[in-house]
Amino acid sequence: MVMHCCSSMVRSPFRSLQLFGSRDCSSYVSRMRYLMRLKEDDEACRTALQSGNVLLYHKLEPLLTQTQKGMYHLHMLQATDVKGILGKLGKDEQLLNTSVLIGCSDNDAAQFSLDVGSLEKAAVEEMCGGVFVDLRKAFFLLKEKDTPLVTKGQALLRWHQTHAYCSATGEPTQRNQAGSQRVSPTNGATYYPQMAPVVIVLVSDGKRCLLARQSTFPEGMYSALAGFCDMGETIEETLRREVAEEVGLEVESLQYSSSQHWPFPQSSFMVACHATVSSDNAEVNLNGVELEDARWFTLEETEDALKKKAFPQGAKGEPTAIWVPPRYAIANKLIREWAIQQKKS
Ligand SMILES: NC(=O)C1=CN([C@@H]2O[C@H](COP(=O)(O)OP(=O)(O)OC[C@H]3O[C@@H](n4cnc5c(N)ncnc54)[C@H](O)[C@@H]3O)[C@@H](O)[C@H]2O)C=CC1
Ligand SMILES: [Mg+2]
Repeated sequence: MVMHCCSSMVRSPFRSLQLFGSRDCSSYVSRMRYLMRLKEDDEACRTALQSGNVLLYHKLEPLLTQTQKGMYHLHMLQATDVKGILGKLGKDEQLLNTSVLIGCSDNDAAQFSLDVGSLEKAAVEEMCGGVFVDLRKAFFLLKEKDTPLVTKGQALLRWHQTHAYCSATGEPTQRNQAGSQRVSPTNGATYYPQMAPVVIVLVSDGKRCLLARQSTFPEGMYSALAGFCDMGETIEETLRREVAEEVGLEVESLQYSSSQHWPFPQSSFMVACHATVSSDNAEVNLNGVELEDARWFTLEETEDALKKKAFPQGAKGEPTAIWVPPRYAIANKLIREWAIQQKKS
């Protein structure tokens, strides 16, 4: 979609997206319908849990295992194995029922995540032959295809851990078996897992792209501009406001790229876009409260930054090389897309 910010003019309203390759549609539909039923039917969900796969977390760190080739992958356990571990460590099997539903495997097994933070970490690791890893670190170790599930598992567990009470009455809320909602017992208020919508935008003046850094970023890392949507805003309005606020530029047009669930620091729903500003009005006027720096990068400089590994180690006394977020971050995708587009034009 290409949209003009100042009007409702839409140049290309239908952009076809190749969504999921050549997946077997009917089995996809049946899996989605199955998950839907498990969210609505506590009894069916409890039954599915007994024969399901469980991804363990310890204080929100996922359990990974290392293969002989040094690769890491998610360590999915059978629910029966989890019960065995709980029993051996003197924990009530009922802890398994605090699992939350996160998906359905290609073999039609329901998938759950469970936080065993009340157990001794090292003991669980030893019994499972795995290791609990901080999620940011896990992103560097896992294959890209595994990251959405591990992120979802953590995000849902965290939501339950931090939303145990009704915000109107202060009473404890009760979750359904799938963990897809919590209900306040007296006033019936229903709470659903929340994500904060965020727009992330790579601004271009036609020849260069704009990358910025916050003082909290790792040294040398520059990224696309990002900002939370204010209540009542459209994506287009947020994008236009954030670019104006952060770098003092007026966006002329924007194009949707893709989206991503981002777990840090809380769940955000990242909507990634490209935007253009006029090359005649491209002077950056930095908002120093939010950003430490923002600069225009040529194609060559951008490609150099894309080639750098995360956290590059420069020679002593040399300034750290400029690098961009790693591939699992949607900022990286936007920057790669821009570079490809720029080479074509
Ligand atoms: N996946 C990716 O490639 C990238 C993800 N991000 C994520 O985008 C998010 C937003 O980027 P920022 O530049 O920090 O946003 P921002 O430019 O909106 O500034 C953050 C400030 O917005 C306010 N705010 C308003 N609504 C908020 C909410 N729901 N949650 C937290 N703060 C809120 C707070 O005062 C906060 O300090 C961050 O969480 C960051 O982790 C940022 C860049 C790359
Ligand atoms: Mg920002």
